[in-house]
Amino acid sequence: MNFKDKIRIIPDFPKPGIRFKDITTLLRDGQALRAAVQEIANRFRDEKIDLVVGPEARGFVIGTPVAYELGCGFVPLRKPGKLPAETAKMEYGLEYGKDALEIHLDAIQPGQRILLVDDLLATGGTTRAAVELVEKLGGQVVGLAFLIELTYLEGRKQLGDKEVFSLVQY
Ligand SMILES: O=P(O)(O)OC[C@H]1O[C@H](OP(=O)(O)OP(=O)(O)O)[C@H](O)[C@@H]1O
Ligand SMILES: Nc1ncnc2[nH]cnc12
Repeated sequence: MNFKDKIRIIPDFPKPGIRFKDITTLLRDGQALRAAVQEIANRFRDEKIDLVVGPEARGFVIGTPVAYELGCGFVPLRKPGKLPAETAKMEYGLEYGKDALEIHLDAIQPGQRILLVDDLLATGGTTRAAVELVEKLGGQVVGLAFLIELTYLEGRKQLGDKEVFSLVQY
């Protein structure tokens, strides 16, 4: 499957100079969605993943079906003020701004093997914040998986020697 053919590029969104990778065109194609989810899940099938963790919002769309495919649970990282129980919070920078993510303090048990899933790796700010939240709770991040990696932003450099898997690179 050529996933690049399924992703639409919108110039100057949400700010001038940003070439936005629009995955809605891939998501609405049933065969492409299934193939993408299965390719990510297949890569981590032998890694004894306990939980998939994904950031709001596009990380939910890809992360939850990957968790379903792996037969494990899904933990959401949410934008501030959305999670109802006690949380930990981490702020981070983005390609086009800054934001923060929160996690429920009881979402992960110490030692659990975690796969982080998001649609796209850009600067790595979101993923780094996600890794820090998981590790703060005692989780072990065994892999990071993305549909898309913007290699020119060198997000991998933020992520140390963690295993990074992406389906499509720009
Ligand atoms: O590597 P980074 O520079 O951190 O950028 C990548 C993040 O940016 C996008 O999310 P966004 O915050 O736009 O939120 P959304 O999923 O709610 O659209 C994307 O879904 C990743 O989570
Ligand atoms: N260029 C981009 N396209 C889509 N989502 C993004 N998130 C961060 N940078 C992005």
